[in-house]
Amino acid sequence: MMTTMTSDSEARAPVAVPGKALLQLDGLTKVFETEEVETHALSNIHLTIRQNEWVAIVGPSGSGKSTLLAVLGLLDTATRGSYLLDGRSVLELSPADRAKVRNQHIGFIFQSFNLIGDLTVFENVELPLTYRGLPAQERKQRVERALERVGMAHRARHLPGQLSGGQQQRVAVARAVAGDPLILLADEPTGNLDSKNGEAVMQLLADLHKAGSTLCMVTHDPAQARIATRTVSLFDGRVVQDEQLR
Ligand SMILES: Nc1ncnc2c1ncn2[C@@H]1O[C@H](COP(=O)(O)OP(=O)(O)OP(=O)(O)O)[C@@H](O)[C@H]1O
Repeated sequence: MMTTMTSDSEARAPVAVPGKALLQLDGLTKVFETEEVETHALSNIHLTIRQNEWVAIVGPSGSGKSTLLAVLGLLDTATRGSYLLDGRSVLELSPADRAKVRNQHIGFIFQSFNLIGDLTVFENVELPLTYRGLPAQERKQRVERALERVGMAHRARHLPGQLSGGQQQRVAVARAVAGDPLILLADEPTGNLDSKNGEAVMQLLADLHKAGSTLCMVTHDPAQARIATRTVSLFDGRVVQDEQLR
């Protein structure tokens, strides 16, 4: 991982530089080619997300929001352009290295929670840490801490099907934060929740942001977008507005 160190104090605490650029897209273009049509899902995107920002990606259906999140999360590659994640160029990584970087540095929160139904809450949160090869004792500590952060430690032995939707999303948030990722990416995190549970999950994200997390979320909800610190609007695969809210 590339870090720039210019003084002794930075050398002692390289991770704590405020406002450091964590994700940098330059001229990023994603074209989907099918037999008959070419779709420019993303066209020439320039976007920098800095440490402790909370970015809301908004835009009409088909404007490229999910594609952008998939590229940022290394779930998909780009057709052209560059992507630096914490200073490291990541688009040309092999699929295996991409998976490793994704596991280590990106936390995902999906609309449909995506928990594994026959694993307990504890095991769901532990799974990405197991893939990473962390020792059992460290995994246990991280899982317990993450479940405490989201208020779900008392449900560690439950199966996802025994929880409400709001509780399942809290577990999914715990899974996303347990590995201490550089950024949390959320695709419509409250899309499957009623308004009360949706508000609770947004409050949880706000707490994580306050504690120092960097977030990027796709949302259709203008009220949610206003809770973020910055709104990036897409239209036809292009950034048409980039507004700093606070
Ligand atoms: N796998 C794919 N193959 C071909 N075209 C695709 C593929 N995925 C997305 N697209 C196209 O890329 C464009 C952007 O899609 P994307 O899903 O990113 O939009 P979105 O803003 O997330 O939409 P929504 O709000 O409806 O989820 C759309 O025109 C879509 O049809």
